[in-house]
Amino acid sequence: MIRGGTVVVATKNAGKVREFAHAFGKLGMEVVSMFDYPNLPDVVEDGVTFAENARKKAREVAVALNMPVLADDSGLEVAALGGEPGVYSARYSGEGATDSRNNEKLLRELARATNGGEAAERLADGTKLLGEARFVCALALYDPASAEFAESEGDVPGFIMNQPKGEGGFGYDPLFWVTSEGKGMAEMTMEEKQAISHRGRALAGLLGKLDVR
Ligand SMILES: O=c1nc[nH]c2c1ncn2[C@H]1C[C@H](O)[C@@H](COP(=O)(O)OP(=O)(O)OP(=O)(O)O)O1
Ligand SMILES: [Mg+2]
Repeated sequence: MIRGGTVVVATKNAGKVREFAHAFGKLGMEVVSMFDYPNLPDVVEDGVTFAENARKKAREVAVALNMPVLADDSGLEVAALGGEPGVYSARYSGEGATDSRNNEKLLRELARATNGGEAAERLADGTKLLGEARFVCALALYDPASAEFAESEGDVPGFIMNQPKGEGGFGYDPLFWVTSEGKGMAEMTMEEKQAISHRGRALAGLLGKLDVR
């Protein structure tokens, strides 16, 4: 993974790039992403699990670049939706999906599944906690020289709120309440998020396996 202090991350998600840049920056490493390699073909994310997709993204890009590459496949699992959107989190709202359309669909589906949240618990400010959820992150690092993977997974439990809170983060963060912190995910600083998030936990696990400190 460490080549001249640079980590290649096979992602086109700017939010992930910011978080990895922050985490690896603390270790004195720089991050480059698929924004720096715009001509590489897209990887088709047709795996059934986060881990499968992470391995696919890492291996295809690593083989194309002939160097070690890290990939992240992540998403949101909502209990009342039978674990959806899961591996479909990025494309939940279909063709041309965006974070805001995905969040709108999530609220629509969860309102339907919970009868408008009629039995929902409320936070002090009246925000409804519509249902239990968790974020999951699978990380895979592939080294084409050895043809070996290093992998790690992390998750964080919480609840989906009926209205957004906070300006930070990306993706589904504005709707995700982290009970253990008493805060919305988008209300946290990057440092706070990294300490408790699915991605932070997965990365700590991976660095532990690789003995990077
Ligand atoms: O910390 C997070 N906070 C909020 N939302 C998050 C987070 N982590 C993943 N998510 C959501 C965003 C996207 O809807 C899906 C990831 O999908 P996923 O395919 O792994 O990433 P992506 O397509 O955005 O970029 P790429 O595949 O190039 O890495 O889960
Ligand atoms: Mg993706």
